[in-house]
Amino acid sequence: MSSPNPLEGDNVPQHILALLTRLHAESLNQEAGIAKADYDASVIHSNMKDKFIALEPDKCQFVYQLARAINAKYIVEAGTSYGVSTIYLALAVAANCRATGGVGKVVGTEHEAGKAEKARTYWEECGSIVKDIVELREGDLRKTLKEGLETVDLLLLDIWTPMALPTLELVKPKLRPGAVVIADNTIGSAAGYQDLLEYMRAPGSGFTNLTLPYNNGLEMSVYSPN
Ligand SMILES: C[S@@+](CC[C@H](N)C(=O)[O-])C[C@H]1O[C@@H](n2cnc3c(N)ncnc32)[C@H](O)[C@@H]1O
Repeated sequence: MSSPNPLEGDNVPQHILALLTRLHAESLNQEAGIAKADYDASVIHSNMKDKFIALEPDKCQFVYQLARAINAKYIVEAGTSYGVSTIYLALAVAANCRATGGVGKVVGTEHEAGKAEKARTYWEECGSIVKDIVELREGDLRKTLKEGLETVDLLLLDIWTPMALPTLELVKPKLRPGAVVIADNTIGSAAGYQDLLEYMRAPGSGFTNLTLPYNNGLEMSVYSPN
């Protein structure tokens, strides 16, 4: 029996589920044509200018379910691309606000203007349940995340690995106790993540860490400062 989809359990509208299915298919289709060398740090920016590289559906559903479990209402996403994972995050925030009140936000980040523009059209297609929740910060996240963040419940690191630790350092002062940090591909890209993983796993870092057995590894860290 296949795993149930938590979005269906939360009655996410059919047109959004259909859009997600289409976008994931496009992303996986593109990725099938990308060689390992194309992800090299020296060429990744130019090679991935027009590539989704969306978080896989099972990971997106996990992050959705996690965001629901911790009642996340303020989420930062490092690496938005065409906004696929952002849709899941926004839907989770919207569901949390419906369930327990208040307002919420997903802060997305993307430095490719073309991707940002297209992402906005997908969120528009989803409707207000998504587009009203997302604030997209365009440009280099090392600048755009420097100011104006509220208390963060969840940080998704789905970004080129050299950006991961600088992002965490920027966002960490805003993490609430119990906030969750998710980093993608921490087994597959372990070498690139070395600085991040050493930082988070160091004694006294304030994080407890667990590598989840998704494809290429998905690190789940909980901020538990003393
Ligand atoms: C793996 S993709 C994100 C995929 C997205 N989370 C999804 O699931 O649909 C990483 C994105 O980060 C963007 N990026 C890389 N470095 C960046 C930076 N310094 N500031 C903002 N965006 C950046 C890339 O352009 C790319 O689109």
